[in-house]
Amino acid sequence: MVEVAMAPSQWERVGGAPAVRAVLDRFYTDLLAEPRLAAYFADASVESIKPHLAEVLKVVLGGPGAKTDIDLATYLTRAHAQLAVSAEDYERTGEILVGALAAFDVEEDIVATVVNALKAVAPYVISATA
Ligand code: HEM
Repeated sequence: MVEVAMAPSQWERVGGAPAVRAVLDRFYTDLLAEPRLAAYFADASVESIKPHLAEVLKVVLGGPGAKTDIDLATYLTRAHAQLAVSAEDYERTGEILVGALAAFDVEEDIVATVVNALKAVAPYVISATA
């Protein structure tokens, strides 16, 4: 049996599921503290969204057993199509997520991965035309 030393994934370096959970708790607390952003979540259950967002982050950060076959374009477009999220509110949400990562001293290269992912999925989440 040949043992290959694998570099830990960014997901593992963050601290895995419990650490991502802590970041997302912080993220939603900060997000819901801003009335304009909180308004989008009036009819939604944040507690039920969290595990789904954690799964997306697991794909992005290369966590074990991540659902890499997920079609993020279709999934995220469907999840947000009715919300009319503006580009401005999307940008602010991204800032809050990056702020939550910074609060937990997440390393720069991992923050960069998340920032790149935020840029990549923006067209699927933003649907306001104004
Ligand atoms: C930054 C990138 C974003 C990602 C990766 C993301 C991801 C997700 C995911 C995975 C879900 C759950 C879908 C499901 O139920 O399976 C969700 C739902 C939701 N997201 Fe996002 N989201 C993003 C940005 C935003 C923004 C900017 C807003 C509004 C400010 C927003 C508002 C919502 C709301 C209200 C729901 C619940 C929809 C419903 O249950 O009807 N999201 N999001």
